[in-house]
Amino acid sequence: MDDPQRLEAQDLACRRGLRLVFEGLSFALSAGEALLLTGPNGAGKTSLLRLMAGFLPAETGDVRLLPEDDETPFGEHVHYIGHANGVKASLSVAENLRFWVEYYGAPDLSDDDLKAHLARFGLAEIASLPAGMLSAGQKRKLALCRLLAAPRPVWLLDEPSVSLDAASTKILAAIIKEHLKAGGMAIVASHTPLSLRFAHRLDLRAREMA
Ligand SMILES: Nc1ncnc2c1ncn2[C@@H]1O[C@H](COP(=O)(O)OP(=O)(O)OP(=O)(O)O)[C@@H](O)[C@H]1O
Repeated sequence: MDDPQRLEAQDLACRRGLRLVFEGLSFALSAGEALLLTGPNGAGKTSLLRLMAGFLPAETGDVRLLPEDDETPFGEHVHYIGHANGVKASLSVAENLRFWVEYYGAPDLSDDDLKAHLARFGLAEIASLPAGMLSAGQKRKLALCRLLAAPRPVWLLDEPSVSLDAASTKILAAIIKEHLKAGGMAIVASHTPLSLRFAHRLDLRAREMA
């Protein structure tokens, strides 16, 4: 059996413009654990998630998934769902999801599997609708379907429940729980409570200009 995975972040610092947003951040997650990232507006939650996803350079430090795999860069183990949904208006709901499955290099999905993932968020009935016609909450749900359609061990979720109604927020929590139960990991920045057991919390306090 494969060793369980573990994520280690060591001595992370991030600079945005002139400001050192955070420094000296270290934390670790074991397989099946989630971390709740909190802090006031501007504290650096998005910056930390984007840094971990490889979209921002680290001033110091690094993030590793252990046991290390020389062939796969850390970013390819990660799902990053940020503020932008990455939904293309002219493609249908199903075509959007297929685009992302291909982009992530995940195994191709049958039409039935694709619909089953869309169905988790109630989008299967509108699979052929142009995504530009979706409501804000439906676009968010389509973005979140990527988590299901392309399996990756580390989920970085920035305010994932934005625009979701109460029932959809419960579905999101259930999906994250299933991911953790299967040995995945999640780091979630959220101002709204999610009914999830977080093994760790990291509070990023606003820092002065440095
Ligand atoms: N492109 C940029 N250039 C310079 N500074 C930036 C840039 N993007 C963000 N910042 C600054 O970095 C700091 C951290 O921003 P970040 O978006 O990470 O905070 P956050 O904790 O996610 O906030 P919120 O809760 O409002 O989403 C803020 O002071 C912000 O102004």
